[in-house]
Amino acid sequence: MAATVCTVYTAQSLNSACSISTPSKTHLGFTQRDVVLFSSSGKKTNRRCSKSVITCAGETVVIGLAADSGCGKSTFMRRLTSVFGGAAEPPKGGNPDSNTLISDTTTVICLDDYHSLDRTGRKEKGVTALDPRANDFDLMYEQVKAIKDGIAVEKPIYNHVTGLLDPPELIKPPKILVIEGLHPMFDERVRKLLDFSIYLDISNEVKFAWKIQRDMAERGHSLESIKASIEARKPDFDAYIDPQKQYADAVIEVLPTQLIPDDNEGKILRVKLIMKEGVQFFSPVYLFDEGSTISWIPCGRKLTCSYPGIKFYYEPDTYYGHEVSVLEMDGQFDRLDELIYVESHLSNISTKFYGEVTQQMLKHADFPGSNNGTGLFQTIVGLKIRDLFEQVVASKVKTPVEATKA
Ligand SMILES: Nc1ncnc2c1ncn2[C@@H]1O[C@H](COP(=O)(O)OP(=O)(O)OP(=O)(O)O)[C@@H](O)[C@H]1O
Ligand SMILES: O=C(CO)[C@H](O)[C@H](O)COP(=O)(O)O
Repeated sequence: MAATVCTVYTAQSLNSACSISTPSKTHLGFTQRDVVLFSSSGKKTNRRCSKSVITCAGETVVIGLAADSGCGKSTFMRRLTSVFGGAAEPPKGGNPDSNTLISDTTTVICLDDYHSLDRTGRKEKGVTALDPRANDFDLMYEQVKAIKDGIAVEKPIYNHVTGLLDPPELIKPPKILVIEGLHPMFDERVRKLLDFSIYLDISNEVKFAWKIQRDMAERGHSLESIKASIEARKPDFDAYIDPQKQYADAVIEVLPTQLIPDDNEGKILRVKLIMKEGVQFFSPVYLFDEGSTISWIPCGRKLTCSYPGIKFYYEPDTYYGHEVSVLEMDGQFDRLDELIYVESHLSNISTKFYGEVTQQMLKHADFPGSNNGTGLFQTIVGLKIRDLFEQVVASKVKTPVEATKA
């Protein structure tokens, strides 16, 4: 990426504000509370409201991933980071309960780290973690903006083991920053920093089935406590989390199957990939013919399907007043190696070689959702994000002078 000259203003004490006196490509003009800013070289600025000019590494591409707890964000992140190669790991030598995952290209931060109230604080005030009053959106905005501008920050850590706010950790600007959690698109200022946004929309029935599977089987919770926790969160989920999907560039919607009448097992899923038209550096995936309405049952000689089979559907539509393309898959694969047959009928999937989607799916066959549309669409969105990132980089390389001048 082209180097960018940044003018950085920092304030050291609570309530002291730094103002911007000269126009600059990137700047920080906020009241600093417990945030400490570092230049890209890692050097700490220690004068009160000092002005320094540094050379930043360049702009970080910022991706937002929103979903309720237990809706597959971690699984999606593992698929996404795998597309870029290299393993994603917590910061070396840091807090063992850190929620951050770092790989060569990507840094994934969890927005739970911006909870302003710890577990006891929320209990005392009678608010859930989904309530905006339990989260510090000013700090979230300031820090995501700083990272996007190429400046490292000291980000707080919310410790899910103790329920407390731990001392902060240093986050250096990566090539791609993913902010995942409950509220990446809630605050307009943060939303505007996103180069691409995704919402995982898991229907109540499916969410319940996944929660039971994880919290009952793996964490020993009772059925009653799981039901109670879902019910307790629902009003705030409806008020603060769900409305974010209207802002997402891509929504992965997970619903019960329509292939089995009155199915109540919740094992076979109907998954929709809703892709906004007109998003810069993002061209929606299509099946056979762009803009047509197509229903496709691929089962037969080239794809083995057991009951109830597989059905794809593709159509242009509108979603919260936006033009979208919708690709839907109902059912599940029997043999993942045969996915290549489906892949070869999809266009705009941003693969680098024939069969890359199938290869990725086979590589992570043990991840939840690998035999259905959740895994398939998460993999495709991962490839689209890689493509978007490469286009952003290419657009900056074309105009290095403009990038430093602005
Ligand atoms: N595509 C899927 N198909 C089936 N089950 C799934 C799928 N994705 C997630 N799950 C189930 O949901 C559980 C939670 O998934 P995951 O840890 O990825 O979600 P999360 O949103 O990161 O959760 P949290 O925010 O609570 O950490 C998994 O253990 C699994 O049981
Ligand atoms: O909705 C959540 C996002 O993951 C958590 O419930 C929230 O972060 C609070 O965490 P904990 O339950 O560990 O106190």
